[in-house]
Amino acid sequence: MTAPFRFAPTTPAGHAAQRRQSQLTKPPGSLGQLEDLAVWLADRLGEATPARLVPAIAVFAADHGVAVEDVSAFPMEVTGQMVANFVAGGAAISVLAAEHQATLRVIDVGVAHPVPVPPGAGAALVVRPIRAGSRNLLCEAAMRADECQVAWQAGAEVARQLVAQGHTLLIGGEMGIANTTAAAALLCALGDIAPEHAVGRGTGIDDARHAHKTDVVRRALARAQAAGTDTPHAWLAQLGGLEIAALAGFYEEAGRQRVPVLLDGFISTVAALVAVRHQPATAHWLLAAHASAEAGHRHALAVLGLSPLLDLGLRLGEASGAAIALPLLQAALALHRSMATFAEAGVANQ
Ligand SMILES: Cc1cc2ncn([C@H]3O[C@H](COP(=O)(O)O)[C@@H](O)[C@H]3O)c2cc1C
Ligand SMILES: O=C(O)c1cccnc1
Repeated sequence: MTAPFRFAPTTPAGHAAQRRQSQLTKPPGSLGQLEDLAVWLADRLGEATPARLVPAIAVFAADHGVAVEDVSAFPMEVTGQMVANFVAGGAAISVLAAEHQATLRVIDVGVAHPVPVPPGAGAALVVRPIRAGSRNLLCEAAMRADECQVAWQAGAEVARQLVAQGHTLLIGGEMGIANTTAAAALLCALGDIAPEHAVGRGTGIDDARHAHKTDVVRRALARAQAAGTDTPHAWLAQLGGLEIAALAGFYEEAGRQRVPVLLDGFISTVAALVAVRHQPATAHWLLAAHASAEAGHRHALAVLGLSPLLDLGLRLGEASGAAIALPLLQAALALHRSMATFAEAGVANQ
């Protein structure tokens, strides 16, 4: 069980939103967490009655050298194949973005086996600091500091562009076979979580492979520790991946631009943890869409002090869980904006 999402306002806009909630034609508190959600959005957007959100989804894709350790149920080739599927409109996130009228950007930050995109389809933006994806984090640093930095900056640049285009809510997503291994290792390092709590089933591995994956994470942590790893960026370079670095840069920049972020699942939340460890002010802008079925996600949310809105047993990634929660945010704001007050409707207030 996770705690319900509750929020006490911190700004004049948030306080005004909370006063408005108490005047709308409903028993106080009867819209539950949707009331907290409207007040949180008003608080963060700096407006007592915010307009409908203009959401954008950026999905970052990259491959992971640690995939050779047999830690995923799927082969590395799937990453590039799914990027083509995102762009062609056939993936879960493509369907959800279209359904909820959200801008979708796909960014290849290190796909090892890219698949040509059919003519006429929207192209995926390509920025590849390492053309074959990150290195095997069990044996060596996943990225050099400069490679990690290029990916981080690519993510930050995407956030800047989306905000400049008028988007008022940013959602990050990822695609990268074996990235639950990298994310678990990072969660252990930055959140002080034991590997047996951080490592999950990812794409659906069996008990034997799960035990092996946990061992891979344990050994990778020991290797990175022995290398004297200290800062969040250094841990990210040791144990992360290019799409995780890009996501962390994306979240940090969203906060710097003062735009709220709706987090997706395990990998996205661990990337947000990296951003928060690097720049603590980022935490102020984060909202958790859902609790993934991936074992480590609840721990990652707890480390960040976040309460997820939904718990649907999702374990897909791609930003899909955040996209599924998006209509809840729009509903909370529509009610907040457009319901009548007791005075307007002539309804007796107690
Ligand atoms: C067809 C397919 C579509 C996906 N979309 C997201 N993921 C998810 O699964 C991967 C992580 O799990 P692991 O660490 O076990 O490889 C990531 O790419 C993630 O986004 C997918 C995985 C597959 C196979
Ligand atoms: O929670 C997630 O984001 C997740 C879980 C399993 C596989 N891929 C992603």
